Parts: sequence; C-alpha cells; structure tokens
Amino acid sequence: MVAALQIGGAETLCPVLSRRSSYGRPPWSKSLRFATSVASVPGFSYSTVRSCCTTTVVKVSCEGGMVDVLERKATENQSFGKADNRLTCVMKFGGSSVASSSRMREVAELILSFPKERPVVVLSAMGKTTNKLLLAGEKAVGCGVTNISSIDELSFIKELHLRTVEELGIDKSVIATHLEELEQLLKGIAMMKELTLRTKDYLVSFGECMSTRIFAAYLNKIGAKARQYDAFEIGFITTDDFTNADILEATYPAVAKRLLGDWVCDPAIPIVTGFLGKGWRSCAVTTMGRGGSDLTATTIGKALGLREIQVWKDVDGVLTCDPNIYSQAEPVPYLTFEEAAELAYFGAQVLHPQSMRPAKEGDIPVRVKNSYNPNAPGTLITRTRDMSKAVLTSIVLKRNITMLDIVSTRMLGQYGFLAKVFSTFEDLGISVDVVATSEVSISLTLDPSKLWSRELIRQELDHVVEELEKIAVVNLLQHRSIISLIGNVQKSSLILEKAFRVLRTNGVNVQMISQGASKVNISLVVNDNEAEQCVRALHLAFFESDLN
Ligand SMILES: Nc1ncnc2c1ncn2[C@@H]1O[C@H](COP(=O)(O)OP(=O)(O)O)[C@@H](O)[C@H]1O
Ligand SMILES: N[C@@H](CC(=O)OP(=O)(O)O)C(=O)O
Repeated sequence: MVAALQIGGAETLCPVLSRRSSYGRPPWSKSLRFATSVASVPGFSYSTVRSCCTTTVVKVSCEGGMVDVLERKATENQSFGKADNRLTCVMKFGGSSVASSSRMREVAELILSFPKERPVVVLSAMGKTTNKLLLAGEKAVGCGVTNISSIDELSFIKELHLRTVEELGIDKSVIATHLEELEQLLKGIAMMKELTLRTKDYLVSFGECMSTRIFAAYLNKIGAKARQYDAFEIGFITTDDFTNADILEATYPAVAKRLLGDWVCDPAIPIVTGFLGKGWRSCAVTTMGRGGSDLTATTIGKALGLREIQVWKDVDGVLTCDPNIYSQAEPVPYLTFEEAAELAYFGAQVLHPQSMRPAKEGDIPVRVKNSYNPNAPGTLITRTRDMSKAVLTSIVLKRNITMLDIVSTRMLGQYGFLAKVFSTFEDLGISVDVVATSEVSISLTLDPSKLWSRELIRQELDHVVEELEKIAVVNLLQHRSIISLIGNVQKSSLILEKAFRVLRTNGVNVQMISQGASKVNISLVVNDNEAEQCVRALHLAFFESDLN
C-alpha cells in the first residue's frame, strides 16, 4: 500500500527528487530529510514524488500495507527534518526498574544519558503491581462490595502510585481517573462474585496504564518531550486468549503507522504500555502472559525496523543460571536468538518465551542490560555468534512438571501409535514440552504453568490418562523438574559426559533425556526435590571448574 506524505512548502524537494528546481540550499533540505527519515525506515520507501508550487507529495510505501496518509507541514523551527532524526531503538524497563519515584528518576536520567538515541520506551507496571492487582481481584470476588476499600492490595497500589506522583512533583490528575476506575472495577468483580480471564486482563492493565502516564508526565516535567500510549489503542492486535494472548501480524504495520506518524508530525519520546493488547474479535484489553512487556518491546522493534531492542532488567544480563538458585551465576555476553528463545521457553524468567520471535524475524539485535548497573556490558542476542569455543551457555530449571510414561499395548511394528498419542493431546488442547520415544513407548512432559492459560488440574490429568489408556499403559509422574542445558549441542558428547558425571556423583537419577532439533538444548528430567542441588552442581562443574 502507498502513503502520501504531504510536505508544505517543500517544492524545493525538487532539486534532488525530481530535478525540476534550481534551489540548491536549505530550506529544501529539511523537507527532504523529513521524507527520507520516514522512508529510510526498513519496510518503508518512497515511490513517487509529485510537486507543485506550494506543496510536494511524497508517496511512501509500506511493505505491510495499512499505512494510508501521513501529512506534515514542514516548518523551519521543527527539528524532525534531520536525516538522522528517526527513532533508533526500543528501551524496555521492567517492573523492577520503575518500582519507585527514585527508580523512575534514574531511568529518565539513563534514557537521557544517551543523547544520540531516540528511543521508543516500553514500561511494565511499577514493581509488583501486577501481582497485587491480581490478588486484589481475587479478594474482591469474595469480600463483598462494601469491603472493597479495605483490600490491602488496593490500598498499597493507591499509596504507591500517589506517593510516586507526589515525589516526582507531577499532578495526580494523571492517574486519578485510573485509580477511581480501578476501585469501581473491583466493586464490579465483588458484585459479580467472579473474576473471568477477560476481567483479569482488564484489571492488570491498570498497572501499565498508570506507570506509563506517570513516567511520561515526569519526562515532560523535566523538559524531555514525551507522549504516552496505551498499546491497545495503537494497533497491538492480539488473539482473544485472555491472559496469554499472541500478537497478530496486523500489529506491525498498524503500530508503525501510529508511532512513526506521530513522530514525524510532532516528535516526542513514545512511552508505551508493555504487556497489553486488544483482542481482534472481542476488542477487549488482552495481556500477553506474565513478563509480556519484553514481547511488546521486540514487536515495536520489528514494526519500526529499529537498530536495537534494549531490555533493561535488575540483573547484569542473561545469566549462566537463575541467580535465585545459585548466586554465583555469571552474565552470558552473547547469545543467539535461538538460544535465548530456548532459555526463555524452558523457564528462565529473564525473558518472555515468545519475545525472541519478532526480533529474529526482523533480525534486530536484543541487548539485555541492568538498569541498576548500566555500565555492565549485558547480553547481546543476535542471529549468529561465534560458537567455536562455546560449550554450555546457561542452565535453566523448570519446576513442577508433570511427566507421562506411555507404553503401547500393541506389538512392535504397529504404526500410528505416536500419531494417536499426539492427537489425544491436540483434542484436549494440551501443550507437550519435552519428548523422548522408542518404538513402543513415549515419555513426555506437560507444562502446567506458562503455556496454558489454565492450571493443569487433577480432573484434566485424569481425563488425559483415561484417553491414553485406550491405547497404552500410562504412568503419571508428578513433581518433576526439567533441567535444560542450553549451549552448543555440536559438543553434546562433552556436555553429556560432564553432566552425567556430576549427576552420578550427586546420586541423582535422570528419568528422561531429550535433545531437541534446535541443536541448542539438552533437557534432563529429575525429581523436583533434587533439581536445585543439581543446577548448583552442574554450574560448578561447567562454569567454575577447569576439570573436564
Ligand atoms: N538465567 C537468568 N538470567 C538472568 N535472570 C534470571 C535468570 N533466570 C531467572 N532470572 C530472574 O529474572 C529476573 C529478571 O526478570 P524479570 O523479573 O522479568 O525482570 P523485569 O521485571 O525487570 O523485566 C532476575 O531478577 C532474576 O531473578
Ligand atoms: N507487569 C507484567 C508485565 C511485565 O512484563 O512485567 P515485567 O517486565 O516486570 O516482568 C507482569 O508483571 O507480568
């Protein structure tokens, strides 16, 4: 599709674009650079130029369609006209980075300390606000309409946000309506005595809606022009899977149109709510699963074809293991998109499991940085990296896994066994995680936490087993953990030899092993109660010892 970019007083674009004018110096350059600044964004290009005595129309094409008209009157005092004045990167700050007024001040300083960057800023809710909102919602279900104001979590949220605006010296009107509506919503939940997934998403959206409003107001107050955006108003179109929605393709051109359109008309740092979208059928607010702001960031990075996506956390990058399990974990300097995706998928809380997809598709580097320690180099995630010396990159633990051992009741050589097993899971809408097979048996794990929008409840498990028992003998094993060894699986013999030596020394029996086709991950299933000890021992052997 084509966009018409109308540039007032830009007849002087002609010297360069149509060779019809004899003007050889500014002001034409500003208008021209304005046009090139839009069109030089990957995915955009200008196709034709029509010029008359007062205006010039530059037609800008957008790969994804959707962009129709961008209008701009160029004037001398507008700064957008520089060729290098386009948005450069995404900077996403998680809840831990914007947990208080002092943290917001530091983050603002940090953003402004990169004068060459023109970032799109993505923010999560302040601190633990999302958890508190969910708890408040659950309490509201049973507490009665008149008791809403005594819910501790509601008081906490109000107090945190009101204190923050006061300490930052901004007007509390930026969040007053949201706080009132939040209380009304909780009363509604109390009245209905139910908290649906749809209402949960609407409820938690208050966190991001308030943090971004506060932060944008603060930036404006200190003289850095900023504009707040609710993602669900600017084209983040998702599936209607409340609490676990996925970004739809239409999002990219829509978001590009809105953010670039506003930027070229009136540049201001965009401050976008992370984690939120709009269901394409329901038109209701959706969320993209816990930690979904990372996905918001990478989606914007791809939509706008930016140079880099920065994800600012409270740790020095992606670490060699979860620092809550083992404090000696070290930052990993480089990762591929594939490694980072496996790491996130197999439970490293540091990145959202789906967040690498847009970055990989757009081939946009992702840098994981520490907002508490900005000088630390962090982790750079790119399409490829030098793997010649890489053995193990990181160890990831996923707890509370359910495992199924399924042995066919038919004889060897029967075809269709695996197909039947997997069609059972498909029919029941259940995600399978790690799989190991022989001709007559299959072991697999089910992930009850992140991949489903519902918890795996006992009745569902019983139903799964009942279905599978029609064709197999089934053994259900709960309280298992998956330890994923992310690294260079080209060196799998070395990794396995070392890993099994460690596990044997620690008296741990591995119940299942699987090496995925991704070639970056070996998964081992062990008992939950042995898992943390295994991670620590593996970390010692792989990252802190010279012994082979
Ligand atoms: N392999 C890992 N590398 C880094 N952090 C990890 C890892 N595994 C778990 N974490 C945890 O993830 C946290 C950062 O993720 P998250 O809380 O989602 O950050 P934010 O809220 O800032 O986006 C860290 O504080 C750390 O405790
Ligand atoms: N606030 C949401 C979304 C998010 O991404 O948060 P964080 O960046 O703090 O993990 C959550 O807590 O899940």
